Amino acid sequence: MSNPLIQLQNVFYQYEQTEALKNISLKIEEGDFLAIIGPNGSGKSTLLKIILGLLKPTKGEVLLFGKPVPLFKEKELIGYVSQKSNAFNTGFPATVEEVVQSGLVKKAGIFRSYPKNTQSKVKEALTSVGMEKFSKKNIGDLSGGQQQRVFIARALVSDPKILILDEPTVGVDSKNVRSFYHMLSHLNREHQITIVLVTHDVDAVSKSISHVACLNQTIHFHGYQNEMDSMSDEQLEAWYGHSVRKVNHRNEGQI
Ligand SMILES: Nc1ncnc2c1ncn2[C@@H]1O[C@H](COP(=O)(O)OP(=O)(O)OP(=O)(O)O)[C@@H](O)[C@H]1O
Repeated sequence: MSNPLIQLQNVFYQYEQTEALKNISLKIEEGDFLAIIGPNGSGKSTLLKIILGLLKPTKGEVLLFGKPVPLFKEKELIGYVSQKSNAFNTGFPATVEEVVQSGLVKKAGIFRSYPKNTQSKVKEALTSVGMEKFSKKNIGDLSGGQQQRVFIARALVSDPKILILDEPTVGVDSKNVRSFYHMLSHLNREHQITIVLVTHDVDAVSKSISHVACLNQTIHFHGYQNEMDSMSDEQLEAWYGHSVRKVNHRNEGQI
């Protein structure tokens, strides 16, 4: 088997007062679609920041494409959409295509010499998230869910191999959450993009993902999505911090 795209080896992270992550070992292989789930304050965003190299582990090591993070320079291979991306108000002076094009700034450099195929790359990225019809619209005039799709297109325009998303459905109304995850599933299966996301939508996401990781400071379960049902009540309680009732909802699913 080839190297995992992301590998954490015995990672710890301590904020001044809080031990946020304890002894995390995790491998994410090419083609995985992993959801990281856990209660509030369980370390999910911290774990993403560690993977992205935005925080340095207090102990342990992270490898990206087989290289330790400090030696990994091909940043465009990883697209990141943070929790607060979808915060543009009506009147923000940028069109959807301008926002997506800004995802190429790293490649264009300070003189902004964009590649010749920029327009087709922007169109392709918008098409892959189902937003091509909105390219001339003002970003501030879109709904939260549509803005979030545009931010995913911005992350995709530089052809990343991995897409990392922190609670991407914040601002997406509940009717559109499933179609949002369906779009991510399409990116994973048809465009071979490895996806790692943090979410609270346990039920809505379950049809799209391949793997799940249950986090609460440490990883209590990591495996195929359909194996999660085999977690015992004790394991669930250890993970969630109090007893959890297993419910199989079809149309809701916030944990
Ligand atoms: N900048 C910071 N300084 C100090 N402590 C922090 C900081 N950021 C997070 N923490 C603490 O670290 C722990 C993990 O936080 P983190 O934001 O990673 O959790 P989370 O699972 O993403 O939470 P949520 O689901 O509420 O977004 C929490 O106890 C939090 O209070």
